[in-house]
Amino acid sequence: MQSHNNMKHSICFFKVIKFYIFLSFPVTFKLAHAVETYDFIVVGGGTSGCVLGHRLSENGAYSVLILEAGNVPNPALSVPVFGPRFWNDPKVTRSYALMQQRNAALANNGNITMFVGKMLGGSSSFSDGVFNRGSPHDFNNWAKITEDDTWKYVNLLPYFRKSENYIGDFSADQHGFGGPVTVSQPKYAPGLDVWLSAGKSLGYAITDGPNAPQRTSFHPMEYHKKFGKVVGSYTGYIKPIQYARRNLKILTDSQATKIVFQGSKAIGVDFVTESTNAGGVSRKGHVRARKEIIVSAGVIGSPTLLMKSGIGPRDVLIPARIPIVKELPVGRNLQDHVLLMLQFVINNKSLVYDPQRDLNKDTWKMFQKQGDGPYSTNFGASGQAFISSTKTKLESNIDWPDIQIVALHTSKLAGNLSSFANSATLADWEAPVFAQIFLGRPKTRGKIALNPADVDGKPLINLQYLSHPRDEQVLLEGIKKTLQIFERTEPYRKLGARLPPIPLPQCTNFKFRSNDYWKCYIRNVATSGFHHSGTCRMGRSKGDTKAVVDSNLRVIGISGLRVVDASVMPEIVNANLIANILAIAEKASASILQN
Ligand SMILES: Cc1cc2nc3c(=O)[nH]c(=O)nc-3n(C[C@H](O)[C@H](O)[C@H](O)COP(=O)(O)OP(=O)(O)OC[C@H]3O[C@@H](n4cnc5c(N)ncnc54)[C@H](O)[C@@H]3O)c2cc1C
Repeated sequence: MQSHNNMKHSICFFKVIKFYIFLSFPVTFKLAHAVETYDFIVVGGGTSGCVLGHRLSENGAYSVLILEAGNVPNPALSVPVFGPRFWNDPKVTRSYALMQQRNAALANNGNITMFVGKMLGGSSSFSDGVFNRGSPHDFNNWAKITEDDTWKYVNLLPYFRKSENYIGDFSADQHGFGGPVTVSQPKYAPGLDVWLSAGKSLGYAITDGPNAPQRTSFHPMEYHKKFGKVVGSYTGYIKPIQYARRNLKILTDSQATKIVFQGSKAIGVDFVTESTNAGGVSRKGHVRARKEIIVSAGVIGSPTLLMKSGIGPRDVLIPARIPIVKELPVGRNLQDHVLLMLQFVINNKSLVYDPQRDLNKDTWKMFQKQGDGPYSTNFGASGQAFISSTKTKLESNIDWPDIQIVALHTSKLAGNLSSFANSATLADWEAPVFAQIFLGRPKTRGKIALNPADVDGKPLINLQYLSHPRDEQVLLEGIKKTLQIFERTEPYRKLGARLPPIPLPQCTNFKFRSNDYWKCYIRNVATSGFHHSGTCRMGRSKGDTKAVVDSNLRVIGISGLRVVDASVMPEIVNANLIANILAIAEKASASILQN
């Protein structure tokens, strides 16, 4: 009866949302009728593209066009519990089947599907909302790689601050106020006290949040949320100004197909506009840039567009019969955090978010009125920890964590995470809790290439997770640490926390809980952390064979063309990506305007 009521409640909610969209979003963004020229063209109105669109049009001196393949995000996406329902929805996401894995996801025959947002705000419009800056050492390392000190954490801090409207409780000196993206701490965090006490009992520092700045510690989560709702870069940067700025134009449902060059200068973009915006007919268009084209199409979209336009590795462009404009290692250096989950059981249901029990009319009202309660949660995430493996500690004496553990006090996982749930039958008083273990600084690198048999189709994505032996070892340490937290600390012991004694069916040949068992578990269960990055790597402008863009994010050897998004990260940061991408885009915008 309860679940029937919940279902009725959800159906009713979606009807309201559909009606709301119908009322609020008629086609608002018009097509270019002829060839139009703008000072700046931003390709991709995603997480970074919205920052650029906002900042480059801010002083009113320049005309700016955002070309976005998707449309306006559905407002239901901002309600955290509804986010995962959209992961497989082709209207708001693009999905890509990765090439079959040899060392991960073997329980799923090595198949992993990745998703990216296809809408204004990009993946930030449907993210889990987690807001974590990388470690200061991540950025200091970028400064070393690029030989450009402007990437040092201390020099990036103003851009982190600029993007932020911090309303959390932690120390003010690291945070920004009045910026476009509200960052807050959740009030609803089931089990947070237990998590923090467990960390404390193991001798870890309990710090002022993950952004304070990052160090080995346990702490509460911070989110890009306002009043419980996710604030993506569209909501934060564009929505408040989209009708007011006459010098900013946004074309939705418009997919860039090619960058056009005059010699080695980028001068324009070809695009197609899909039928939803053009009365049922696909239309081709072309726009020109007076100053610059900035590609912010994300970790797949940016390298794909560059390669289709003739910028890429010879061994990709020649088989695809694309004339070479500039040979660069586009698509290489693909990285992602590997995600592993462990499921435990505790004896206290009240410390766990249970969608069946907790999502109802009253809690919906609470969410609407207070921005709080179960509707504001992502999988019951309570707290997290950044941990350093012994490998990293042996390498240097700086505190540069390489493992992130997030405690999910939830009885049910949603989206593609649901496959992690164990089939253990639970007694009435028992509830499952989960630990997410992210490999924060993986060594494995993959690549993206055009499919020579179908250049306009989906690219080939070859990311052989855990190919580098060190990655498995660090994950194994992550597992041991997680077992210690849940099974050997007093706060979790008091809750009777335990790993159900049910081995993974694929690993029954190994002694349960032995190292060999866990290695088998990793190979079968490890999957994508959805933090892909690195495919248009930033580096030195001269003599750097791995670099696609220089430290100002200009495509090397081409004028009038930059890449600004997750793809420029030379090495992935030990954190979820959005906070860091916003800072990259803020820095790039300032640098473009300065020039
Ligand atoms: C399910 C999920 C949950 C996540 N949760 C979190 C989280 O909680 N916290 C966090 O920090 N990170 C999270 N991430 C990661 C984070 O959202 C992404 O790394 C980040 O948003 C990427 O930003 P971007 O600017 O590089 O690209 P995107 O935000 O992906 O933007 C690229 C945009 O370009 C458009 N585009 C692509 N090709 C073209 C083209 N040819 N022409 C025109 N437009 C084009 C796309 O439609 C898209 O809007 C999550 C990712 C996923 C998939």
